[in-house]
Amino acid sequence: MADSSKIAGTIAGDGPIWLVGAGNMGGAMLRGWLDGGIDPARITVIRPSGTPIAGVTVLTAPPIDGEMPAVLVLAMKPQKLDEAVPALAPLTGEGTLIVSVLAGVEVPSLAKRFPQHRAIVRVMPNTPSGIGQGVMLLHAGADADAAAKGDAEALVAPLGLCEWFDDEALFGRASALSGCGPAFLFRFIDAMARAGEGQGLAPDQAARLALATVQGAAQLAAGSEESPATLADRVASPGGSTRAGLNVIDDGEALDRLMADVLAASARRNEEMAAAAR
Ligand SMILES: NC(=O)C1=CN([C@@H]2O[C@H](COP(=O)(O)OP(=O)(O)OC[C@H]3O[C@@H](n4cnc5c(N)ncnc54)[C@H](O)[C@@H]3O)[C@@H](O)[C@H]2O)C=CC1
Ligand SMILES: O=C(O)[C@@H]1CCC=N1
Repeated sequence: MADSSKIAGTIAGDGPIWLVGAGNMGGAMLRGWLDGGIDPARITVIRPSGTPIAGVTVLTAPPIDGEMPAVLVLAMKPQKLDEAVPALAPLTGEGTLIVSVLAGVEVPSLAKRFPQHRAIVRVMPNTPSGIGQGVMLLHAGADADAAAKGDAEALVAPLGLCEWFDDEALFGRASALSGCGPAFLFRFIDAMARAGEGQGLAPDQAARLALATVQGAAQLAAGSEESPATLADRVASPGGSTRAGLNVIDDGEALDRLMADVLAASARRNEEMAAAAR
């Protein structure tokens, strides 16, 4: 999925790209960018630990005497935003595209903290961004023009599927699906493996079978013109063993109800974080 042609050229000119925070998510995005062919000389990672990352400049604090960032990517925890703002905000300007991956922190909350900006674009990535197979939700502030939105999309397109949202509230709710989603699927893989163990499989074998089955099924669905429901029916021979298992999943729409509760809980927490940042 990573397409180096999209990223090797200019994004927001050719000025510095600062990545603030390179933990689970920022680190995955950085890996995706480097694999996607971004010019590493453009990237400065700002992280309190200063732990080096091969190929890019790493600083413990923003450079106060350097060139203004063309892109400022915020990737610390939302709760750390206010700690980071005093050092960052004075260094942004009319030429700085602010890209925030912070869950819940809305554009007006960011604009209040970063009054000098070219545009503010929220991105909700997910961790498969690190292998170029992420999902990138995008939402831009009202003052973002088409060129700024194009630059934001060019930056994240090599990391995965891009989907724009005009409605910021819907963007927040969608993040429960794709931003949090990998965690739910990892739990599902583990649950399948444990169920396999319950049928007598060795733990390592059950884990291998569960992971390969999920990977194969996802790739089959991604490459198929048929819906997942039809693909499920193709596994379930009438009167066979799959149908017996599907009957358990379908009874009382058990899985649908579980996933509805899961996404609702995540979306609620997202809304709480939005309120805290306002
Ligand atoms: N983990 C995920 O799957 C996703 C995370 N996000 C968002 O990404 C952001 C980061 O989350 P994670 O990477 O999971 O957290 P994390 O805790 O793994 O990484 C955050 C990093 O920011 C650093 N940091 C803390 N204060 C800082 C400061 N003042 N300046 C620079 N760096 C600072 C920390 O040292 C840490 O390495 C959050 O805002 C979260 O909402 C969004 C989508 C998915
Ligand atoms: O858990 C979180 O708040 C972030 C947002 C989406 C995934 N991780």
